[in-house]
Amino acid sequence: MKLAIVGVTGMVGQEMLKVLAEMSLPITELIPVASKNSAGTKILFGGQEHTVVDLEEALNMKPDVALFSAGGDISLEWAPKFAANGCRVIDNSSAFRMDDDKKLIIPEINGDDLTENDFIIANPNCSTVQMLIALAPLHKLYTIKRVVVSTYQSISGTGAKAVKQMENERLGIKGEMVYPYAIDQNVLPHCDDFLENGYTKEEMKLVNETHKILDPNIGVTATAVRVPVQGGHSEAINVSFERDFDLAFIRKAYHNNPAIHLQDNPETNTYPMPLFAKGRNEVFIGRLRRDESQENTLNMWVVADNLRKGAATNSVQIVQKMIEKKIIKIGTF
Ligand SMILES: NC(=O)C1=CN([C@@H]2O[C@H](COP(=O)(O)OP(=O)(O)OC[C@H]3O[C@@H](n4cnc5c(N)ncnc54)[C@H](OP(=O)(O)O)[C@@H]3O)[C@@H](O)[C@H]2O)C=CC1
Ligand SMILES: N[C@@H](CC(=O)OP(=O)(O)O)C(=O)O
Repeated sequence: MKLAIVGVTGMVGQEMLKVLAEMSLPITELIPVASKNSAGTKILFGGQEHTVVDLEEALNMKPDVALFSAGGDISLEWAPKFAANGCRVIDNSSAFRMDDDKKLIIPEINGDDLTENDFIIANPNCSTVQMLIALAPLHKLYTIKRVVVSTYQSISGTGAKAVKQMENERLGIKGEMVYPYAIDQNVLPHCDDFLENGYTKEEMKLVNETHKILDPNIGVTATAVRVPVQGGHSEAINVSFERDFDLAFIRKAYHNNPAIHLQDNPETNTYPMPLFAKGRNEVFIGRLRRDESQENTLNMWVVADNLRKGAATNSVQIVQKMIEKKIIKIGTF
């Protein structure tokens, strides 16, 4: 399998290299792709140096699979060209997520929907992925009516420039600002652009992507907040069900779910934190407790490495699922 990573020098692209190495996908040729500025530089993968190429050159190399994480505009222009070449594109940007003819996939939830006809597959927003990994098993058990979510999103979600901004602030250096305010020693109730309805795009992704992936009948309302944490998104989720639930049963279901790492013991101060989630593929869940103000309602705290399950890991798992379903046929390349 000839695999291209578009945006290989970025935060997500670099994590993709690590995840691909760990999951040992059957890659016969790696095509690292970035902007013309990076073309010709080398990256290390599988103990070998690989030369970074630009998009035009990558397209001519006819990859079988391409993982895109270079922003929505690049995806809109180039993903269809790669797909027209017979390449399976897994796109990390928001460009195609809400297109009716494109699937939005979290393999553990709706990976079985993938078919031979899917050439551009959208990877959901990072905050949506970790929330739905936590909620999907509960929806099956008790039918979710409404979700109130507040996110605490790390700066790596904004990309390399945001990490630089915080570093500069900590060192007292004046540099490029990607946020409208300082992020160090601060909290911004602002992730992505504001919309006419007063919500941000990030907040509406949590609403709309939940409807597309899980169920359009679930009421979702969100507040997305940027915090001065380098990596790892956290979420406080309040979820109401049609039926009453059994907390012990939920704990057991989470404990037995390989996509989830349950960390829930107040007696030992055991709860999920970005510190524990770093470099891990699972979604960490804890602080499970009944909402005493409302019937059939549960509170929880959910943390994940946003560059992993929210982006790189989920993309690679989509490729794995397509191999498993023989949509990508190994050995025929
Ligand atoms: N699923 C999700 O929720 C997430 C999705 N993303 C998506 O991934 C994208 C990248 O995020 P991130 O890695 O954090 O961003 P970075 O800013 O760290 O990296 C951007 C990458 O895009 C490459 N790039 C920029 N312009 C071009 C071009 N013209 N041709 C080819 N490559 C180009 C850059 O290459 P160079 O180094 O040469 O400039 C770099 O490799 C985001 O814009 C978003 O769309 C990101 C995080 C989470
Ligand atoms: N918006 C996410 C990262 C991202 O790039 O999301 P999207 O792919 O939905 O634009 C964050 O800020 O943490």
